[in-house]
Formats: sequence, C-alpha cells, structure tokens
Amino acid sequence: MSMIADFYGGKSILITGATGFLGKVLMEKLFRTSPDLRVIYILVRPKAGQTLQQRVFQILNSKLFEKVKEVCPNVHEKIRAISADLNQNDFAISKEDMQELLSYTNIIFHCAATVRFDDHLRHAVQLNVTATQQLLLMASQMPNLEAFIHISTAFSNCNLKHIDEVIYPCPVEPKKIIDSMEWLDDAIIDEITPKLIGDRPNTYTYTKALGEMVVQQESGKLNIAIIRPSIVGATWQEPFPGWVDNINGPTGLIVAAGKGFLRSIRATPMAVADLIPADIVVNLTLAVGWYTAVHRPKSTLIYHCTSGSLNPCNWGKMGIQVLATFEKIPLERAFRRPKADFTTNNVTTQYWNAVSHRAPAIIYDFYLRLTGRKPRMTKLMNRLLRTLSMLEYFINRSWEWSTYNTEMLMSKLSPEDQRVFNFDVRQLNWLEYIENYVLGVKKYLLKEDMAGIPEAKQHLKRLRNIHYLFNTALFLIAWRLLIARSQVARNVWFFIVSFCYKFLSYFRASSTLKV
Ligand SMILES: CCCCCCCCCCCCCCCCCCCCCCCC(=O)SCCNC(=O)CCNC(=O)[C@H](O)C(C)(C)COP(=O)(O)OP(=O)(O)OC[C@H]1O[C@@H](n2cnc3c(N)ncnc32)[C@H](O)[C@@H]1OP(=O)(O)O
Ligand SMILES: NC(=O)C1=CN([C@@H]2O[C@H](COP(=O)(O)OP(=O)(O)OC[C@H]3O[C@@H](n4cnc5c(N)ncnc54)[C@H](OP(=O)(O)O)[C@@H]3O)[C@@H](O)[C@H]2O)C=CC1
Repeated sequence: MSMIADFYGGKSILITGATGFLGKVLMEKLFRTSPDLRVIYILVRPKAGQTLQQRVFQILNSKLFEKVKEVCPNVHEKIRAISADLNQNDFAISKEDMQELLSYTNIIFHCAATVRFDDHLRHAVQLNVTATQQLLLMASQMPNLEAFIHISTAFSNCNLKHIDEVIYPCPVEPKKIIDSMEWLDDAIIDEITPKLIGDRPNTYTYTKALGEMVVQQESGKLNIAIIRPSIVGATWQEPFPGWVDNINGPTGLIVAAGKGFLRSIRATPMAVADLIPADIVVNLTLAVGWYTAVHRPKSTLIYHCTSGSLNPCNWGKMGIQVLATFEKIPLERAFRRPKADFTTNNVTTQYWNAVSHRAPAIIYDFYLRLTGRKPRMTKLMNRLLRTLSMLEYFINRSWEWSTYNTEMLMSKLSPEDQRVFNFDVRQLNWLEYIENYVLGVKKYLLKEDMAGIPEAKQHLKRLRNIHYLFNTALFLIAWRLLIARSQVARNVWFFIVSFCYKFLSYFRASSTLKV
C-alpha cells in the first residue's frame, strides 16, 4: 500500500495553476492514485471565450485524463472549479467560495505563475509575488491546512553557478517592490527594471526569487515547502510517455526544428541540458506534500528537482537525438527539411540567421505575394528569433544544484512509494526519453496522425529536390554573373572547359585503341 496515496485519501486539495502544463499533470496523478480524495478545488479564470465549466470539461475530456476516468469514474464530481483571478484583490473569489476554501482546504499546491520571460515587471510581480503573498494570507486562515507547497524554479537564482537548497535574499525587499509597483508608472518601471533584475536575465527569474522570499517571510506557523524544478519537459512515463501540450521551454524549439524553421541555434553543445520530465516533478511534489504534512520539518525545506547532478545530458546530445527522431518520424507539411546546427559566437549566429532564417522567409513571402496570398513567414521567423534570443541565456551555461533534501526524501519513502511516486531521475534513459518527447510533440501537441508519416516523408523528398534545384540554379546564376564581370573568372572557366574537353578526347581515343 502506498502511504502517500493513502495520505491524500479524503483530503480537500487546493491547486492554483491547475489549467497549466504542470497543474494538469498534478491533478491527473492525484485522481489516479488517490481516487478517494474528497475534492480538488481549482482556481480558474474564464479565458479565450470559454467559461470555467467549459475549461474544466475540456481538461477532463482530454487524452491526459483517459486513465483517470477508469479508476475515478466520478471525477467530474470531485473537481470544484472556483472562479478566481490571481491578479485581483482577494482573487475576486466570491464570499461563499472563500468560506468553503477556508473551512475545508487541507493541502495547497501553488503552481500558478506567469512564466513569460518578457513579462512587464508590474504584471510579473503581481502574479509571482503579490498573489503568493495573498495566498499565504488565505492559508493562514485555514484551520485544517496541513501543508502549503510552493512551486518555484531552479532558475530563481540563475545568477549563481552553484545553488544550494536555501533561499538567497534579493537586494530589495519584496514588500518594497510590491509597494512601489502600486504607485510607479509603467515608464519608470521600464527604466528601473534592468537595475532591479541585476544579473538575472529576465523578470520571470527575478520575480520567482522574490516569491520565494515572500514564502519565507510570511510562512508564520504554516507547514511550507518549496520545489524548484529546472526545465520541465514532456512526461517520461505517466500517464503515458511524451505528453506535452504547450510550447514553452524546449518544446517550441523542437517544433520549430521539426517544421524546418529552426536551422541554427546559438548554444553550447557541452552545456548541461537540465531537463526534468513533468511526471517526475509531480511525483516529487506529491511526496513533498505528504512529508511536509506528516513529518512537519522544523523549517521550510527547499527541494531541487533537477537532473544535471544525478544523470546529466547535454544540449549537443539532445539536439542530435531530436534530429535523428525527425528522420524516422517527420512532422507534416514542413517548411524545410529538419536540419539544424549549433553556432557558438555572435558573428556566425548573425550570419546563419541571415542566410538560414531570414533569407528563406523573405523568399517564401515573395512567393506568397506572387501567388496572391498574405505573407506570414517573415513575421513568424522574427518571433522565432526573438524566442531564441530569450532562451540563449539558458543553453549556453551550466549550473550545479545540490539535491540533498530531494535525496533525503527519497530515502524516507517506502519501496512501494518509491515505485508509485518515482522521482529518481537516475533511472531515466535520455535517448529514449527524447525520442518519446518528439513523438509526443507530434501526437499530443500538434495532433498529427501517425498514418501521415509516409506522406510527410514524401514531402521531405520533394523539399530536398527543390533544395538541390534551387542551389544549382543559384550557382549557375552566380557563375554567369561572375564570368560576365571578371577576366580571372573567364580564364578559370576557359581552363576548366578545355581541360574537360581534353580529358574526354583522351578517354575516347584510348577506348577506340582498345577496341
Ligand atoms: C547538432 C544538432 C543540433 C540540432 C539543434 C536543433 C534541435 C532543437 C531542439 C533543441 C532544443 C533546445 C532547446 C533549448 C530550450 C531551453 C529552454 C530553457 C528554458 C529555461 C526555463 C527556465 C525554466 C522555467 O522556470 S520557465 C518555464 C518556461 N517558460 C518559457 O519557456 C516561456 C518562454 N516564452 C516566452 O517568454 C514568450 O512566449 C516569448 C517571449 C518567447 C515569445 O513571446 P511572443 O510575444 O513573441 O509570442 P507569444 O505571444 O507569447 O506567442 C506566440 C504564439 O504562440 C502561442 N503560444 C504562446 N505560448 C504558448 C503555449 N505555451 N502553448 C501554446 N501556444 C502558445 C500564442 O498563443 C501565440 O499564438 P497566436 O496564434 O499568434 O496568438
Ligand atoms: N514549465 C517549466 O519549464 C517550469 C515551470 N516552473 C514553475 O511551475 C509552475 C507551473 O508552470 P507551468 O505549468 O509550466 O506554467 P503554465 O503557463 O502552463 O501555467 C500557468 C498557470 O497559472 C495560471 N494563471 C496565470 N495567471 C493567472 C491568473 N491571473 N489567475 C489565475 N490563474 C492564473 C494559468 O491559468 P490560465 O490557464 O488561465 O492561463 C495556468 O493555469 C510555475 O510556478 C512555474 O514557475 C518551474 C520550472 C520550470
């Protein structure tokens, strides 16, 4: 019997960010392993013209929840969507809903965040810092609360090279930042943002660090733990391999490489690719929830959920395996053949951006205009280049995260819990994982049918022929222009032609003699 699964039985659990990538995997696992839990409250906002109910319905009817429906047929009754916007005061939760949450909640998993790297500081502070503070305030009024689990990121201290499982202070107190966001106007915030974030690359990592400080400062008598995952990728094993449904992190670049948009990337092949599968993060999160509630550690423990120190993979190995998988299982309707390379300095990056990214986009848009269609490739390419520039920081450096608490927790688990809530990244085979990741991108994110693979391969052959034809034409045009303008080129051309003529004559003469 799993002690962790047993622990969540009969519990009322509050999840923020349950409609996000990690939140969905967390909910799925909870329902599947503890179908007798009392209720999962999720704070949801209406979005993209969908009501709360429609959003929940869509999640529960997705492929991810297929197994849940077998073990927990009444899952619809056990999920309670509460209308909430974390950007609003008291999260804009109704009085009745708030009363219910305060009275019944036993465990909180706080996953909601803005994960955009380029978010305006005011918005990032509101969601990643102020909302965390408000949630802690709510938590302190919950008489039955047993644990509060805060999801942070391993990159909240990415300005350091070696990161321990401790909270590092930021130069300016979170409270001062929160206050100043209330009265400073956008222009001034824009001006001071670089100074505030200092040697961090973006507002995301900075506000996640502030969020951790808030958790530490406002923890009061609460049982709190912080989990710091590195780069969360598709699922490894559960509920099935390769599940992913958004384009954050490496996923967007995998799509871009498979569709042939991404041809070169400024990355350090030997730098550690600290990816961590979503199901490992979720298993650790549930184990931490159990441990924090049952064992009540004296201080707030921080758990690093990273792979680099236990089972390292690097970007070079990952890139090669991504491309190898696309050879076997290509994506449909690719723009160009999947063929990408790493660049290591600014000059080569600029060169390949011009030649392999911008030029083909301009040519294709020209073709679209000629055929009476709306050009779109240049815009798409600019977006890709912007994304690349934002991710570059993370693919050209390596970090060391200590994993003392995570390993300690693993040793406290029974063999059954180590199996059911496996977060031992040492067992992961990277090549197999990356292949399943790419396959998952094709199936679950892009919703492409596997039956379309032969046609996708045919399409790539056509693209190869167009490529050869284009290069030959380009060469001939360039050569023709050169001959017209340069005496040296004409002499070289004359020399090559006469050499070929002599060689052919000699070959013909010698074969005539033999006869
Ligand atoms: C030798 C061989 C070499 C071969 C190499 C080639 C192989 C290639 C594979 C290798 C992969 C290497 C990958 C490295 C990746 C490293 C990632 C490192 C990340 C470290 C993260 C730290 C961990 C965290 O804690 S954060 C969580 C991760 N967060 C993110 O990833 C957010 C990043 N994104 C952003 O900040 C923004 O989206 C941005 C700035 C990149 C782009 O903003 P922009 O305004 O330009 O676009 P958007 O408006 O945001 O969106 C455009 C478009 O896309 C839709 N969309 C956006 N997000 C999603 C989503 N999550 N899911 C689905 N769709 C999304 C959006 O709706 C827009 O669509 P429209 O139709 O245009 O409206
Ligand atoms: N993905 C990754 O690589 C990593 C993620 N993390 C952390 O994990 C957590 C989850 O990330 P992930 O699932 O990837 O992120 P997603 O962007 O997929 O999900 C974010 C969630 O937050 C919710 N949210 C955002 N704004 C609001 C709001 N104003 N009111 C209510 N809900 C809101 C979103 O709701 P909605 O659907 O309505 O937008 C969504 O459910 C975050 O704390 C992140 O920092 C840490 C390391 C790496």
